Amino acid sequence: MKPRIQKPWLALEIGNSRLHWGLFVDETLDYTWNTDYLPDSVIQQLGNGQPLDNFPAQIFTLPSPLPLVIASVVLSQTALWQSYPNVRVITLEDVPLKNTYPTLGIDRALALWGAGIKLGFPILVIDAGTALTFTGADSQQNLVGGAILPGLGLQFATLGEKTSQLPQLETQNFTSLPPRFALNTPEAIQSGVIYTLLAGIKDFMTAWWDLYPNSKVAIKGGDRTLLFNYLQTLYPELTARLIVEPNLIFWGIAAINEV
Ligand SMILES: Nc1ncnc2c1ncn2[C@@H]1O[C@H](COP(=O)(O)OP(=O)(O)O)[C@@H](O)[C@H]1O
Ligand SMILES: CC(C)(COP(=O)(O)O)[C@@H](O)C(=O)NCCC(=O)O
Ligand SMILES: [K+]
Repeated sequence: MKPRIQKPWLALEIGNSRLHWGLFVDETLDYTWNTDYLPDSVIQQLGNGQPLDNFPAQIFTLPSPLPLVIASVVLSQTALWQSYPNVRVITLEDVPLKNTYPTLGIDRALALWGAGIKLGFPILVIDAGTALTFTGADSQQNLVGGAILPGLGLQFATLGEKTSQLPQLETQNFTSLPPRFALNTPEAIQSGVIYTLLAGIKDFMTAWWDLYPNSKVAIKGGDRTLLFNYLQTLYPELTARLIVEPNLIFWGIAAINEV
């Protein structure tokens, strides 16, 4: 039997805050990492196989240019990456999900598809990214629909930017839940944003389970761990049924790139 040549390739999810990278070998996701947006010159370097900071060194031992598969919700970023020598941009038409609407975010469609393929339909995906989104599909792989609201970081950023007296809070500094009825400004902001967001997530999960009892709910995105930990403290019975999985979009990309 001829030895099968393994094909490495890169998946890139372009979100509204940063880039999310996955190194695949055939259908297997080997390694993931995040970077900031990259300037044109660095995109050229990557295309030429030149080593880059913040990239795993193993990539630059592989034949370049590595095939690159992109899912992007940021048009200006998609445009920049068109100069990469071996690129495929995934669009909504590539995702076999039914009952979609034309402006549905490709990140939402792919995360939902990846989650459904691996964990089973019906499924609800919560993406705790720049925006926080809920996206659900039924047992027939139809989009049921969803909701979009400002994500955790964006809620704090907006309060800091659009008011005169409120400070800019950084979620990296958060540890445990704030007091519900706070007696200082930073904790009052935390209380308002966090308890309202958690109650909202609980409400959407409960409403989903009213429609599709026993179905799975998965959470992804940069704020997934913080939110999961908070939810666990407040609503432990809810988190027992919540799957934390950062790679749902990569699962979706892998499923589609095989076809
Ligand atoms: N190193 C980090 N850089 C940026 N955001 C981060 C980081 N770690 C956690 N976050 C949180 O992740 C959220 C953004 O989620 P992410 O899934 O990375 O965004 P997107 O996919 O929209 O680019 C922000 O609200 C922020 O609080
Ligand atoms: C809702 C989003 C901004 C989320 O983006 P993200 O926070 O992951 O960067 C993105 O999925 C998007 O631009 N959606 C288009 C509108 C829609 O899905 O209905
Ligand atoms: K996202």
